[in-house]
Amino acid sequence: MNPCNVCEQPTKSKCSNCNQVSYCSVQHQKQDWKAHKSSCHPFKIAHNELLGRHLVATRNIKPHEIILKEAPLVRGPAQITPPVCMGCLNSIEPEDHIDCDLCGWPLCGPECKSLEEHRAECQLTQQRGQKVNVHEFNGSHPLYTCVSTVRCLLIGETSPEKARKFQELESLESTRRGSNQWKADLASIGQFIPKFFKTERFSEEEVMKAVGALQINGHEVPTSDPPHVAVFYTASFTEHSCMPNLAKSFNKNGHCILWAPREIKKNSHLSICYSDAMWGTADRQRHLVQTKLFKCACERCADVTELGTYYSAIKCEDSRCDGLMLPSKSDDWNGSWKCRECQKQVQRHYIDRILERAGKDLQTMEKTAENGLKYLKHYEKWLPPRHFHMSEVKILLVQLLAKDQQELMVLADDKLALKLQFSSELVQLYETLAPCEVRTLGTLCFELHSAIAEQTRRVSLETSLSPKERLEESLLYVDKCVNYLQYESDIFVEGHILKQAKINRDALRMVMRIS
Ligand SMILES: C[S@@+](CC[C@H](N)C(=O)[O-])C[C@H]1O[C@@H](n2cnc3c(N)ncnc32)[C@H](O)[C@@H]1O
Repeated sequence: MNPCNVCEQPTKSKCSNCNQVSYCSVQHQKQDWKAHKSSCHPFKIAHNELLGRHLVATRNIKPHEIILKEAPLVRGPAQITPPVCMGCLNSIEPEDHIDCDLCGWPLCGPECKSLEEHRAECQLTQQRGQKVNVHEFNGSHPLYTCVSTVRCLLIGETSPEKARKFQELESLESTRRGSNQWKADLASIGQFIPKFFKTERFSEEEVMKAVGALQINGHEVPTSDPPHVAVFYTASFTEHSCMPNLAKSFNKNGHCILWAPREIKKNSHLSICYSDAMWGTADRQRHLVQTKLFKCACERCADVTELGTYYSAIKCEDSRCDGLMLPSKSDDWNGSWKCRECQKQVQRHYIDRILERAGKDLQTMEKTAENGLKYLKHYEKWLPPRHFHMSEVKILLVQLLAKDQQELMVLADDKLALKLQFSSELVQLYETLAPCEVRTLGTLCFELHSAIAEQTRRVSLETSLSPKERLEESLLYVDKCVNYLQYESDIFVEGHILKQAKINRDALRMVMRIS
């Protein structure tokens, strides 16, 4: 028995959404809803030595359930960015923008000037006594490096509550202090702010703590072009996993949506991926150590085979052996590698040479279907079929082999078969390895559904047999597509795919009812 949140009478009943707060009656629950609403989530914030604060599910979470929708605490331009509008954070054209009449920072129009978010740097620049003058529009602009930090430092000017929340966030300042990144940030932000804005208002420690908090908790938000950075208070407590159980989407206002693609059991830790789940383990781990200052020990990182997919493996150096090479010591991706079949060992620079070449060739390749197929043929000597570079090329190919319905209808039979084979392989691969990469999975499911539907149409043209099973499969993948992309806004390509997928799904359901 716990005390009712309103009258303190002992009761067994709890709010069924969060399972955290007790109420003796529906009336008292209703009475308290206004106060309780903002903290009513199906999780609680827990703490342990390894992770610090983290989120734990307080009840079973159903597939597709949104567990958190949150507005940013603070947002601003990325640290490295070309000039953007200080209101909406979209890129600006040299000939098509205005300068704020108070501070000189570029804006795309008067409506962006009145946005509250611009106030911080606007005020600080006015106090400086000299407007800024941005006239270089090509490439990253050094003046923008400090803007998001300035917004964090002045967050209390618009909301003391937001300032209190920002102060609570982890900055890892003492761990970061002295590192190369810290030294670079000290020069470009910590020492730059007092000098440029002619102010002694902020101590070096205060500025560097804000820089750290932004780095540790910041999310890249793709709702502007280029993407901007934002910090979301509650979402900040979500721990990292390379195989997370939550997907992250953004609505058109840049609010963050965390949701569960699959069921999550009560008492499970809730996680998102801080890195790129489509990268191989060595790259993800390097990125996490550099940016978030910890070594990941998740299920995927602990298994060099990456759940049997051999996503980062290289074919054995000995062409007579058909084994695969992986790090000799499972937790050391920088040491020697060994064939799991013949035990032959190679030094790390042999692996680096192959990966560097394969990566560079992929980066510089003109993205055509023909080049993609050539790439696969060439690198099959070194890379197994599900290697991350091969998979990236297959993703490209799935999209390049018929970019729309018209092209799909005239695609040669052998190319259609390839599109179907690659999309099917990739859906299987990423459902194992990265089930919360919903944008990639949703897009692949759409392509697979269309390829199956097209193949069914061709077979039925030739044989006029009823292709019920193929239609069922096509429906299965278009249903999956809708599920994966259900929270994607129509400002993104994936939002448009979602719209088309819903139309196709309804049409397929209709056809199947008739046949
Ligand atoms: C965005 S914060 C998460 C909240 C943080 N634990 C706190 O107490 O405020 C990110 C930091 O949490 C820690 N962290 C998150 N996930 C982790 C994981 N899987 N393993 C180890 N540390 C992790 C790391 O220190 C990381 O830099």
